[in-house]
Amino acid sequence: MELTLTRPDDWHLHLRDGAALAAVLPHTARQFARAIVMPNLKPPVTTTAQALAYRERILAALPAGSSFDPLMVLYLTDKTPAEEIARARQSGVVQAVKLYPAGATTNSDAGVTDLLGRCADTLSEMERLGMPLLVHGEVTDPTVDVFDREAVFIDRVMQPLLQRFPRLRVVFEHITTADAAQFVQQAPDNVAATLTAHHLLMNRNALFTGGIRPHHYCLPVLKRERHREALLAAATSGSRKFFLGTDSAPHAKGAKEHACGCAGMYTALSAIELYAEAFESVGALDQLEAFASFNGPDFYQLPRNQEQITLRKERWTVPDSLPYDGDVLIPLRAGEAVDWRLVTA
Ligand SMILES: NC(=O)N[C@@H](CC(=O)O)C(=O)O
Ligand SMILES: [Zn+2]
Ligand SMILES: [Zn+2]
Repeated sequence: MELTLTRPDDWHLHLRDGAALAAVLPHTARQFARAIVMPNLKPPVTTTAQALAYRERILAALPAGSSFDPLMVLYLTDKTPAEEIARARQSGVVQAVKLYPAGATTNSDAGVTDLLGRCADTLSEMERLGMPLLVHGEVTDPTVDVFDREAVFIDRVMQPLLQRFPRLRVVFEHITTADAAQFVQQAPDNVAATLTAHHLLMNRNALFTGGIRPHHYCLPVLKRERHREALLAAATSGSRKFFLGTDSAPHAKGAKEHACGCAGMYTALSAIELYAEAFESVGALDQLEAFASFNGPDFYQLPRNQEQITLRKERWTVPDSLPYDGDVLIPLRAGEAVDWRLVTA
């Protein structure tokens, strides 16, 4: 069986920088025409000038002949001036601004401490110019259970944000709960969400199968089965509010297999194949193209891609590890089978 789709885009991706960037970029560029590239580098990409320079480093690292187009994002801080938003818009390459609540995830230390208190002028300018805000939606309050941080974020941050800026374009990134799926579904059209392949395929049992599994740890952390089912229902519902964002987040094996392991799963190697598996599991392969190739560009007001890719139902085994910046990278499903294979790229 074969499946031909308009070439997809990845609306949430971590490419890192330097040797790490060079190691992972070809995996994404083989499948996707474009990707929204996350700005959580060290130091973070907080200005348009930094975003333009990062984009040049990505283009320089591309395999010869690739036409992959990196879409850039600014990292919002308590001090991002409102004028930076107009500069970003004028650049033509910065497509969004990212909210990391300070301390919520990898490289979020420079993130926002009080969104409405510190960033109101900047958010107002984003609303005026139609610049999307991409949100890592978890509260950082240590008294909130880690499995509840996304649901609590909806009440404490998302609702007040949209009440104050009702026309702000918001992408609730990598949603992991039925609560977030329902919130996005009932919100107006300026609110959308990305879904990862791993949250569509795994529940929190995958963190503990046969022992602790550091390569299944990411943020927001995997949730219970009923949440996974709700996410898969949202992704395959035909709603235009949900689209593909892998959140592929490479960390070296040594940083994952550690007493205090980093958050992030590396899924870029086989991303579109993993999504095909998830959609097939509920008999919804006919919905994959809209989710992977149409809903994202429509939300971002960018043209849909013209080329196509073909997937074949053919089992293959994911490599045990990949070279990565002097260490190795363990891809999701390492040493295990994936049911679909990208045959023409
Ligand atoms: N998803 C993750 O677990 N990690 C991401 C950061 C993020 O997207 O929150 C990373 O940069 O490693
Ligand atoms: Zn995140
Ligand atoms: Zn991410």
